[in-house]
Amino acid sequence: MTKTIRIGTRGSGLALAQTSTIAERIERSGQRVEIVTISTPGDRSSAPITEIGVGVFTSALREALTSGEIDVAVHSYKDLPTTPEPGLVIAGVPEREDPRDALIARDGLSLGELPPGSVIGTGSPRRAAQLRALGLGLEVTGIRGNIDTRMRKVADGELDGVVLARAGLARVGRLDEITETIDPIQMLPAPAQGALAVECRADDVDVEHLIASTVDNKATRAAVTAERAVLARLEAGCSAPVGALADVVEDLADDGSVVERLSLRGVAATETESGAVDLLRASATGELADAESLGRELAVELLDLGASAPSGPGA
Ligand SMILES: NCc1[nH]cc(CCC(=O)O)c1CC(=O)O
Repeated sequence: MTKTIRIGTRGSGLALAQTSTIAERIERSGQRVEIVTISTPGDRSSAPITEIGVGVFTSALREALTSGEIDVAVHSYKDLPTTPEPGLVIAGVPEREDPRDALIARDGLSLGELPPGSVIGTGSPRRAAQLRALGLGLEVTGIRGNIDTRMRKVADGELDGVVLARAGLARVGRLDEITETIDPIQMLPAPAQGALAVECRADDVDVEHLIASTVDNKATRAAVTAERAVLARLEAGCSAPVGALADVVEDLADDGSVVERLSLRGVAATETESGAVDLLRASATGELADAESLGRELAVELLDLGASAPSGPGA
């Protein structure tokens, strides 16, 4: 393509870091690109994410894409609402970073080493429910702000620890401050955590092909599709207490050849009659090509176990 492709991004350090990796990959194909920073209401508000709602970070980018101000938008996949956006297509899902959550605690402490009563900051109902369910007597308090702001609260002694996505810390070069990478058995990440969605206009076929050929990863796309199908079927928003993780595992086919399969786990938090939080869990395996139905079936299993379908953000 002779025209320069404009790639839109949010202005946070995290967003700029992840967009520049995508821009570099597209440039390596010989295509000229330009990075355009778009300010979003999610960046300007300090209200809890559970109040300002799903899509705060992504809708301004999508508007810029639809209006033609930019040609490509790079999103953190887990921040995208589960409903598809008319006229837009996710043309590329690059290989995902480590999807796990990570603890950054004072004095290098791990979860098991934090004394009961320690205060952990997170704005995520999913992380809060799973932290409480560990039975370690940890207190959970809501926080917001970018990665730097959250981590400073630990350095300043305001909190004993915070939980963040390991992928975000990798992208801003702060992996060395993690005091424990949390095993998914203890905390399942948000659906699509650690993955990016590279979006363009559905009628912009040349750009769609360019992105598909430069950044798309089939295994990541299948994994993320299964995880997001769990969320969509539970009709939950990005701040709902739902975790899902699909690992791509190797299996032996009947003829002895090695095939890749998805191993999907899901968790949903529910409130018991006494007001305590209960975690419901389900797991399933299936073929990459059946990612969507695998996710939906797992969600149905969670619903059968008693997961409610939350009606809005923060439920
Ligand atoms: N909701 C905020 C958000 N959206 C994307 C990331 C970075 C990790 C990722 O891309 O999944 C984060 C920060 C976090 O959860 O710690």
